[in-house]
Amino acid sequence: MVPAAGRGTRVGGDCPKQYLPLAGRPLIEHTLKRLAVHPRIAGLMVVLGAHDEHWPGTFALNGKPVHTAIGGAERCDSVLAGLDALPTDVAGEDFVLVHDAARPCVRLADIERLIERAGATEGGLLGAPLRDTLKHANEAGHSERTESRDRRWRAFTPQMFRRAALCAALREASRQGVQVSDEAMAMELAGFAPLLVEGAEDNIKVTTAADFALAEFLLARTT
Ligand SMILES: Nc1ccn([C@@H]2O[C@H](COP(=O)(O)OP(=O)(O)OP(=O)(O)O)[C@@H](O)[C@H]2O)c(=O)n1
Ligand SMILES: C[C@](O)(CO)[C@H](O)COP(=O)(O)O
Repeated sequence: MVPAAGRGTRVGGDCPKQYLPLAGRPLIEHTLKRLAVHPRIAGLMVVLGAHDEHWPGTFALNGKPVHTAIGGAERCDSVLAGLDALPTDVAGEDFVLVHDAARPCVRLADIERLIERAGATEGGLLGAPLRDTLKHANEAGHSERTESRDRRWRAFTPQMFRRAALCAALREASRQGVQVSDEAMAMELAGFAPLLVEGAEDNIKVTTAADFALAEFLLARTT
């Protein structure tokens, strides 16, 4: 499942960032092609903005179906909408991988490792341990203390959980008024302990205009 209903406000630009050009093709196309190539991904669900004018319509990728749904105001709303719209042949016990459209450089080997390792538990996510010193900034932008980086990870995507459990966790977080920033946060709130699977740090989320040049560099060097 690919949440792609954002507006890309931190990039700016005249269209949502997932449709801005990256190495000559829309950013989202690179992400979808990476996912569709993986042999253990059966199909795609792309969650679009309600007024998306850029989505090209119905097509398959690498012989796999590409379903669509309409997202919501926040990323978590879009993920829940996508889960609800999945075909009925996706059982509640089936694993769903949620991957940001804005992460085109994800490595196939990392996806495989996530499926292998998190699939042997109740799910998990790609990430990487913090390797820089972590500072807490005051309102004036000065460092006022150094935070421990012990056992702190950066969360990436894909994040992989069973359809029914993730649906229930996202619904409960919403009921509690908690806007979760990723799927793992909803699962933690529900009492799960998602497995952290270390992945390459070049699985960047294209967030600002400057990220496009780095993503283009990485795309040419990773698979
Ligand atoms: N309501 C939303 C918000 C975000 N996303 C998706 O979630 C992913 C990660 O979100 P982010 O990088 O923050 O994208 P945007 O929300 O578009 O960026 P911004 O916050 O700068 O507007 C993106 O693929 C984005 O399209 C979504 O499906 N639905
Ligand atoms: C899901 C995510 O990519 C994990 O790091 C991140 O939380 C998305 O945050 P965003 O602000 O919606 O881009």
